[in-house]
Amino acid sequence: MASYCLPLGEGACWMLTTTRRLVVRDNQATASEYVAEYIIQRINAFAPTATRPFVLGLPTGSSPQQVYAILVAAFREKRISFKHVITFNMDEYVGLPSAHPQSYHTFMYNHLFSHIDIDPSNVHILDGNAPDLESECAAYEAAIRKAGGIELFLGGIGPDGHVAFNEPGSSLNSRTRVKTLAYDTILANSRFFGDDLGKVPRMALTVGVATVLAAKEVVIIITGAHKALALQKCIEGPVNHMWTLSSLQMHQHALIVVDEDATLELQVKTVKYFKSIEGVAKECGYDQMVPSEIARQNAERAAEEAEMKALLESKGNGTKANGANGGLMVNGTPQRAVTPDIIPDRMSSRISDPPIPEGMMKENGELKMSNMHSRMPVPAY
Ligand SMILES: N[C@@H]1[C@@H](O)[C@H](O)[C@@H](COP(=O)(O)O)O[C@@H]1O
Repeated sequence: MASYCLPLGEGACWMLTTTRRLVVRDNQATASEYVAEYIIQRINAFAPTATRPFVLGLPTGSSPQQVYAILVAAFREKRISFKHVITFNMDEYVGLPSAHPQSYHTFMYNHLFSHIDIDPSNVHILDGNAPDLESECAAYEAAIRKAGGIELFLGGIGPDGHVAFNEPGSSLNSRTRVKTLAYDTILANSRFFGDDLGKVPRMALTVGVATVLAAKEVVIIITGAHKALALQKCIEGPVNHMWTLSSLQMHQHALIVVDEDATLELQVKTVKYFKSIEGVAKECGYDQMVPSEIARQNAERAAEEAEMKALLESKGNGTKANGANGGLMVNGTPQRAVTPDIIPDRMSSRISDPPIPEGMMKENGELKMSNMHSRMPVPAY
């Protein structure tokens, strides 16, 4: 079992910077509010366009339900748009029809997608009825890569610390794959199937631990006393495949938002530590701040796009900015960013002429001996 973590008492192994945080709120409602507002702020700060969409990873389960309700309300209040947001869901049961009331397709449609302005072609959920499940998983990873990777992955956890369907023992290097569900998960999820264990699917498709960790930022919501042990193992314990969320200790931009009940198994000093750094950050004006590295990357990308837009506009050619999404159109055709032409030159043109050695002269660009005698043919012996 791998163990990479220093004990928290020796300098907070898990949160080495303020961008890896544990935020404690009173209850599920206030924890959900924090998460939803954080996501709204991240998407708005990113200012997504058709050519530069925001890629969001999403979970199902009871934990994110209130988050989705707040996102829907914020959309109605026009505080957020999902027009240029691409989503990838974490998982889906195998063999459950997508229209089944307990499928994750149905869950996402009911709780989020049917209430917001997301383009249905931007929604990605694994197909648990695909004829070839292995290819479905490979194609999902490829689609994430094609979208440019996940900017922010939102998640919840099971009481055994699993993230998505990466249950105890899952490889921390795992990618999207077919997964047989553990008895504990079947038991925990039977509440959605009328407490009938027999009705809970035995298999699922799930993103892997490494798929989650590859996101630029991971935000996890954990509420309730029944998840307190998992939170303790994931934060105070070592990185360990038996508590797969503990792998988040290795992530540079991780945020775990919990309610008071979820902290029951944590050491008092752990809770005090994170509450105190949140207090200090707030004092310094960092509250809800986008991690600086992400903010810097976004600013750089926006500057590059503005430069490219100005360059293309200055060339004329019927080029104009498409006001709707900020993308560039040339004679009605959307343009990709153009790398300026490289104008090749000869290496020699960059080197200044060497001095002409004594006794020599330059004639038609060539060096020759300067006296008549030397220009005579050299006799052969
Ligand atoms: N695959 C999902 C997970 O993604 C989710 O985090 C977990 C916890 O669900 P809940 O939030 O209902 O406790 O349930 C399922 O196993």
